[in-house]
Formats: sequence, C-alpha cells, structure tokens
Amino acid sequence: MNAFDDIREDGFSALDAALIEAFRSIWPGSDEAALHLAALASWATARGHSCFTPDLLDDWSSPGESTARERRILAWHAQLRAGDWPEAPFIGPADSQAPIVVEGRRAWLRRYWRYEREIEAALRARALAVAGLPPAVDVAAALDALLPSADHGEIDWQRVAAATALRAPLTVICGGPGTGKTFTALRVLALVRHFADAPLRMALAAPTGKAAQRLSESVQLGLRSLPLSDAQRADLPSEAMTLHRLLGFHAQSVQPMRDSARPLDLDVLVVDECSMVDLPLMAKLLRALKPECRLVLLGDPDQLPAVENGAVLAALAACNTDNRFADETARWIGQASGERVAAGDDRGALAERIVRLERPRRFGGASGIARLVRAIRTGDAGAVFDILGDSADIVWSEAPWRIDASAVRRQLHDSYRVLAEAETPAAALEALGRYRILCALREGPQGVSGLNRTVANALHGAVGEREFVHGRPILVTSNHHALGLYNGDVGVFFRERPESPLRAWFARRDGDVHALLPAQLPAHDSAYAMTVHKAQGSEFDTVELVLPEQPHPLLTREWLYTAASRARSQLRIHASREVIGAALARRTRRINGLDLLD
Ligand SMILES: Nc1ncnc2c1ncn2[C@@H]1O[C@H](COP(=O)(O)OP(=O)(O)OP(=O)(O)O)[C@@H](O)[C@H]1O
Repeated sequence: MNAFDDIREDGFSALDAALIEAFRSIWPGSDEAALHLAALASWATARGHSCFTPDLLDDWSSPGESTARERRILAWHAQLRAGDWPEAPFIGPADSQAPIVVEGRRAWLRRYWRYEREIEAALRARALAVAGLPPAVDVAAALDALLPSADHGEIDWQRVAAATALRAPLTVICGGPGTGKTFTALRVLALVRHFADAPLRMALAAPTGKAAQRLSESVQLGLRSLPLSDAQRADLPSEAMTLHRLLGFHAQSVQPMRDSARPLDLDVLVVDECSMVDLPLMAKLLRALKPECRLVLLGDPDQLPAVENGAVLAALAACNTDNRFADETARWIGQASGERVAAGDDRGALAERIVRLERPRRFGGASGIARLVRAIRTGDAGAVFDILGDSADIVWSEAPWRIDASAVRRQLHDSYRVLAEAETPAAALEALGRYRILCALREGPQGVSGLNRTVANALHGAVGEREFVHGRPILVTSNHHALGLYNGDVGVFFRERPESPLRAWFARRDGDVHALLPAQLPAHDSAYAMTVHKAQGSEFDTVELVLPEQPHPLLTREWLYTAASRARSQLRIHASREVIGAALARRTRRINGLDLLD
C-alpha cells in the first residue's frame, strides 16, 4: 500500500488524497496529524462548508478503531476538538503564506479564506458607502405612487425594503416563496430611476438559466402593473440573464471576462435566487461591479444553500433576522416610508442593509402549501402534520409511491400526456411547468434514475429511458455556452409533424423557442423526475414529492422547505410520518467563516 492509499482508506476522496500527496512531496516527513488536518480542510469544502471546524467531526463516518492507524486518527480528532492544532510548514495564520490557514477554531484552504475576506470587505464597503440620498419627503411621495400602503395595520416591509435600497449600493431583500421579492425589486428599479437625471444601465441576473427565465417572466408581468408611462417602463430591464453570461465566463474557464479591471458597465444590478450563489461566484460578482453600482440581492435564506460551497445569503440574512435597525436608519425609514420599524439595534452597517419580507403574497392566507412551508421553516412538527392531514391543496400519503400501481400509471399518463399532445413545441414547453416528480436521491427505488426509467417505461413501453421519444422532457446536465444551454435547463423532445425530425426544444430567455437535433445535445437526462436540488429556482403547478422509505442524512428541514415550496397549486407528498419527522429535526449545516457583524 502506498501513502496515497492510506489516506483514501481513512475515508477521504481522491481530491483530498491528491492534496495530501502534493504536501507530502513538497514537505517530506511532515507530521501525519497535520496532513490529516489538511485533508479535513479539503473534506469540509467538498461538503459545502467554507472551512473546517472540529464540530464537523460529528459528521465524520469513522472507518473504525480496530487498527493502530484508526486509533491514531481518533486521537488526532480528540486533539482537534480540544483546540490543539498540529504544526507544519503548510499550516499557518492568515498573514503567512501557508496553504492551510488557521484562525481560532477554523481551518481553511487558503483559496476559500481569500474568497471570504474578499466578500466581507466588498459587502462592508458597499454597506458603508453613501448613495446620493433624495429628501425623505420626495421618497415618500414616489413610494406612495409605486407601492401604495395597504394599511393592514402591520408594517409593510416591501415599502421599508424599497426605501432602504436608496441609502447605499447594497440591499438584501430576503423572504419565503411568493413574499413579493421580485415585485419589490421592480419598484426599487423604478424608484432609483425616478431619482436619476437620465436613464440608467440596469440588469437582472440569476444563478441558473431556469431562475433567470422565471425572473424575466415575473418582471415582464410586474412591469405591466407598474403605474408608469410606456416611456418610463422602457427604461427598466425586462430580460434576466445568468450570472455566468453576465460575468462573461467562457466554456472551460473559471475566470470571467468581467473583473475589477474590466467591471460591468452597470448602475443597478438585481440578482435573484441568491441562496444558490456559491462563495467563488459571489466573490467574482462583487469583483466585477463598480463601487457605485447599486446591488440588490434577492433570495430565500431558508432554502437549500448552493450545492457547491458557502452560504453567503444565509450568512447575510443572519445579520438581521428580526428586521430591527439602528435609531438613525429607523428614523429615516419612518420619514421616507411612513413605516414605524423597531429601532435601537445597532449591529453594524451590513445589518442595516437587510430586510426580510414576511407576508406571502402569491397564495391566499388559506393556502395549505403556504402554511406548510412556514411550519417547516420553524420546524414545528405538530403544525406540519396538522396541515398535511387537513389541507385542500395537499395530498399526503404515508404509503410508498409505486409506479406499478394502476392508479399511479393512469395519473402519470394524464400528467405527462400533455407534453406529447401539445399542438406546438412552445405549448409543450409551457406544459412542463404543470407537473413534476421531485425526489431526494439519485439512486434507489425512490431515486431519480430509477423513477425516470420506470416512468419512461410506463409511458412509452419498454423503449428505455435514453430513447429519443416525442414528448419526453429532458434536463441538461452540463453547460454548453456556445449553444446557450446550461446545467439545469429543461426542454422537451418534440416532432412538429409526423414527417418532421424529432428535435429537442428549449425556451429562450426572450420568450422564443429553439430546437436542436438529438446529436447536438450536451449531456442530459430524462426530467420526468428531478432532485429537489435541480428543481431549485423552478416551480410547478403540481408537485409529486417522493421521499425515500427510510430517513436519510440528505433529508433536512431546508430540503423539505425547498421541496414543498416548489408547488404552486397542489402538493402530493409520499412519505411516512417517521421520515418527515426525521427530516424536520435535521438541519442542513453550512459552516462559514464570514464575519459580517461589526
Ligand atoms: N404589494 C403587492 N401588492 C399586490 N400584489 C403583490 C404585492 N407583492 C407581490 N405581489 C404579487 O404576489 C406574487 C408574488 O410576488 P413575487 O413574484 O414578487 O414574489 P417572490 O418573493 O419574488 O416569489 P419567488 O419566491 O417565487 O421568487 C406576484 O404575483 C406579485 O405580483
């Protein structure tokens, strides 16, 4: 066995092992406990954390303690838990050149330490910068026109958010599904334009193609309801793009064209679905903005964080969870919006930039889905089970979901037949938003691969999941910049006429559709069933939520919250009480080293 193998046998990935091998060859004879810590820093980042802390050892699945090496590992872990960091030339404080940075109880790969410091500094500079502030009385008049107070006797946080956005080139608008984040952002754009002397360069962006498409649709609908003239409306953006396109990432490059040397020529940028923006992308986005460009971040911090690394939105939202402000800010908000917000809480400049929207606007107050999503967010199991058992828009079945049951086959047929029976490819693409099976895992009987295979067979006979069949929905699983297709884009195979070739159709951001021959397609899977991670940023009229039959570490409160909030009109959930209870009790943990409070 060589040294590489022993690290792999300790439970590390090939990537962790490669890092350790590099350290061993640069610093021969290094302390094994120190190499183990370096491997842990790499292991933590692969799990979405930005750094390692000894608390994460609770998640370590120990290979055992039967061999001398395993017992040594357990002894190293005890040492780490006691705060005793091993020493080596590759471990050092921030101001050293060491590739592993240790500070307090945290250890980072230096790259992530750098991203975090860069993000902190950029966000803080934005929070502290003063934007040319119009008189409060003028803001009040403009707000009354754009966002008239509903006067429900409660604070209208949309008005607070819109007024707050005028104060500095950073605003974070957080809120659950349908709480009016996009609606508010559009008013922010109109408000900023109102106080500018000339048209502004404004852009809308989101981390995935699907989220950008939804943002475009929502903004286009919202623009119509804005009390503005056609000329004023024309000054506002109506098309969103992916952050990758905005920043100018090329096919294989991790560095975008836009950076601090070649910043984006923008006065205002709204970024939606920020919970899905990972640490490197957030750092690159902030780098590419001029200091004076107003950045408005929208998102739901209770959703699953980015698959990759970091949870910047959640860290920001944690700076102000209760919508309280420092005295001076609260006074200004009162003058500019008429809303009397709680004062006396000076938690630093960044906390002042964050507003949480509380009222669901999309669903009526009676919507079971909206109440369920709120109960999941607070982890209130009693309320969750009450709502699951007694809501017109939710069907809860404790029995496992079996595709071979004839009722399920019939219902699948009804739900997916519309794709094949649509009159045009555009209509088929539109129908994709009506129904989707969502699940947690890739493998296993309730996993996405198996479900896709059995649904394809149930619908199309034994043609196999990979066959090109008319009406089959597909999910792109890799980025293809030249074709404008991105990981997560969903399309459908469609033959316009019996004699036409079968092509894969996708919706373009401009509302048009485009078609590719099957041979042109980048890597893709069926999309009858998708994981909740892949469905983030999308919504469906009906969601068939299929959970595994046993509790699983991936099933967390945040997962369940994200899953349930994908449903617009009906949620059908197939899971035992035990599996739901276990998911509510488990949290998605993301350790970060962001220090955002003053
Ligand atoms: N103040 C308001 N008055 C009337 N309608 C509103 C208001 N705020 C939001 N809405 C409506 O509520 C719906 C949801 O709003 P919006 O899409 O802005 O929410 P969101 O938080 O961005 O949603 P998502 O979580 O899906 O991104 C939209 O139809 C919007 O027009």
